[in-house]
Amino acid sequence: MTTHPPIRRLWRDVTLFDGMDTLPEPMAVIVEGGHIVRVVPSARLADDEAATCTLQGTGGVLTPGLVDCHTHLVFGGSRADEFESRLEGVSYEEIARRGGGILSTVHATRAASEEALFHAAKPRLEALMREGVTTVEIKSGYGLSVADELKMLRVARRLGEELPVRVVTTLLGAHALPPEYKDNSDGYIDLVCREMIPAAAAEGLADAVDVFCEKIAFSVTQCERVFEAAEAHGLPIKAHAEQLSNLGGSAMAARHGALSADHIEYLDVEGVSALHEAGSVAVLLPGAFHTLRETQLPPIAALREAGVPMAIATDANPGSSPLFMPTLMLNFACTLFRLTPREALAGMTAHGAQALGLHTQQLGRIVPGAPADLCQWDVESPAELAYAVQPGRLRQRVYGGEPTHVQGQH
Ligand SMILES: O=C(O)CC[C@@H]1NC(=O)NC1=O
Ligand SMILES: [Fe+3]
Repeated sequence: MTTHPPIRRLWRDVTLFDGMDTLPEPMAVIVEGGHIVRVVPSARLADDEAATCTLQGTGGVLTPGLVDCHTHLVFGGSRADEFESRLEGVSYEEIARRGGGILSTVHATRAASEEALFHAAKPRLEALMREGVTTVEIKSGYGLSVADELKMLRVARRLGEELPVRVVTTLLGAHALPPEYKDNSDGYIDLVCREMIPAAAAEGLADAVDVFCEKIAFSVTQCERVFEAAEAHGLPIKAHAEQLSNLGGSAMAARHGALSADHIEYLDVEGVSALHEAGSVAVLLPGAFHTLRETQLPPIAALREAGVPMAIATDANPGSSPLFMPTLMLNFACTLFRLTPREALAGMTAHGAQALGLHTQQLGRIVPGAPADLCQWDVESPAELAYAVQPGRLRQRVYGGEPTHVQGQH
């Protein structure tokens, strides 16, 4: 059987954002197989080298494929009714205390089959892909039983198997207290530690473990128990922390070497230092800040000053961030949190990858050796991606070196 050499695909005369910065002159990028093999100013690309390539695109802006490092996009049901209650002044915390909120979605998710959850999540993921996402993290957290949490993680795995996108899964069993464990939160944490984590690890369904460290969820001590169980099974950790108050969850997570602390609106200077010392990523979720009409801003200046990498993600979920549009998050990162467009784009490429522990393979970068996940945009400068929220500007999406067309993308 004859084997053909892998196609060498060339993009040239593009404005290149490499995951950290915009390069000053028109650039050429060559992809071979599933990896980037050459990044060079177009003016220095020899004709004979160009002749070995298939010209795949010219002009516009080339960025790494977007990395959405924090989503809950597998779920059953809808929370539109709560949306109305919140608009009438009922707080997110009060709705949770009434047994609504996350538990409302838990009820619908438990009732849904794996097949139904897959078909409900697929269009949400395709919406992210149509706007440039090539890597997405998907959490469980709406099952809150061993069987239902594993059901959610299997759906997430299947999405990555059936669609041209990299899916990273996270077990978030410690998301909320299920009704059968009402008044017995320590008993539920026992279930998470002794049954959920071992089962997910044994089936290879979870790439990391997450918690919700908050007054309406679990304490620092309880979350630390979950982290210890995750570590015992070789799973990296991350935390929803300092979202609605400061319990010190981020600092505890950092002490355990967390990949990231997420939300962190109420993070204090000790927490910033702890993240810096641990090399943890600050994952900022402006969609939840906006939807919950939060007023406490994350300590952006302190994080910037300390050199803590800041990632940006959709937090796509039915309650606090039903916003399935990554470029809207770039805009919110700038308008609400005052990141620069460069910081915002790095937050959804290189730093998003770092929040998933995937920076070691150069994911989220356009450098030789990096995975060939690219987006070619019909814009003049990378800053336009944060400045204007305008679906349909993605000219090409490349995943693993192959141009892809997402359902409904013209
Ligand atoms: O409201 C939901 O369904 C999820 C909310 C989401 N989960 C969490 O721990 N914090 C959040 O904002
Ligand atoms: Fe979240």
